[in-house]
Amino acid sequence: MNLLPPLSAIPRDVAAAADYPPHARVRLDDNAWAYISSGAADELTWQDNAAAFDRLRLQSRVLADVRGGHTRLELFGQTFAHPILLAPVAYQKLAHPDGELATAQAADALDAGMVVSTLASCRIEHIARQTRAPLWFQLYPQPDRAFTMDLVRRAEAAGYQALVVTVDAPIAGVRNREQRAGFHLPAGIGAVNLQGMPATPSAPLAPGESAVFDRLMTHAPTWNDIEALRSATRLPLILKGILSVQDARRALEAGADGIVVSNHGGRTLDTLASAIDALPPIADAVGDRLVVLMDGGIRRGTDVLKALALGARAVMIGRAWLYGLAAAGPLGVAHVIRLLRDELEIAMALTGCRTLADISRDLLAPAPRRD
Ligand SMILES: Cc1cc2nc3c(=O)[nH]c(=O)nc-3n(C[C@H](O)[C@H](O)[C@H](O)COP(=O)(O)O)c2cc1C
Ligand SMILES: CCCCCCC(=O)C(=O)O
Repeated sequence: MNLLPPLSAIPRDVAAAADYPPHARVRLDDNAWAYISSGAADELTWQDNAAAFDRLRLQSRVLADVRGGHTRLELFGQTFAHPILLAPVAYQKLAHPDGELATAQAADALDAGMVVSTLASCRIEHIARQTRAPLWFQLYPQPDRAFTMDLVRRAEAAGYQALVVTVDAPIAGVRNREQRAGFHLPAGIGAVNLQGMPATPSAPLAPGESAVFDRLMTHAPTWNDIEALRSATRLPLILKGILSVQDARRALEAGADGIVVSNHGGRTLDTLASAIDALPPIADAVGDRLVVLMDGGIRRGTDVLKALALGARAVMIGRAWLYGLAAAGPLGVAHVIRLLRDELEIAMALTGCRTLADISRDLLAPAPRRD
């Protein structure tokens, strides 16, 4: 007997995004759970992403007239109803049989921008036909650069409106929890958009050669690839995975239009700084010349408000909606977006913000003295 509620129902005890993980857990096998829910190595950065938001305190503002307020914004000339975008997530069929098509339906219903991964488990053209939501394409440059450019052309032709190049994961991080679970892609789930990619020949390692420096990193993208992409596409170019002021400035020089301050949800290099801690100096250095987005650790509307207060124009969320997808399909994703948006609006009203333009660093209370 199946005691789980139907996949199209929101569990009764879910009142916040953080209530979804236990409902996702019971629907997923150990293999999928290890991939979806883990971070790199000791998972310190993954945990710190959320903990760093929790350490920040807001400052209320009372008696403000916020009638007629809204959360609309423009990014790269595109209008968004709210600043919460769905981060790129690979292989969404691990979470739900309809994978990215289910997520795209939810993005459509909740007016959320969606970033589709190179490693999507559905074809990017099929996803684009499924939704009227603003779609961006996340690019992992492939060893075959001509094939990579074909992917960009496919995304352009399918109507994707920005190119998000992920720069912080040229090789996989040390994913111990995946290793312990023996993570593998089940039959029928794979990177369908990479089908037909020419194989990259690779000789066995010679004595003294390094698997990292002499194999895995030999095809990794460099700043030259970013400059080449810049001249090859008219789409806004966004670099995802920037954590330092130096790299943010370099992104500007390379012709990027935007960056995502991100540590990949703590999935690549453990003990990196939390994304929200990394954000302020980067926003101060380049925020007037680049569109600065951020992701990592967002589970509450107050987290969104804090990120915008510290200089992000908009945020992306990853696991929060992915747990919703696993627990309740498109309805779960839509519910998570709705919860976060409602919480954001409440937080704006209680801090005296009528629009996103009213959000500033003044909304953060000074850190309490501990001496
Ligand atoms: C299961 C999973 C798969 C991911 N796949 C990708 C991907 O294909 N490309 C990418 O740029 N980022 C990927 N990410 C990272 C997210 O885009 C995002 O940076 C991260 O999830 C944000 O942190 P959060 O999960 O705490 O919101 C993935 C994250 C998760 C959890
Ligand atoms: C070589 C990097 C593999 C990353 C796979 C997808 C991703 O971004 C993630 O799992 O996180």
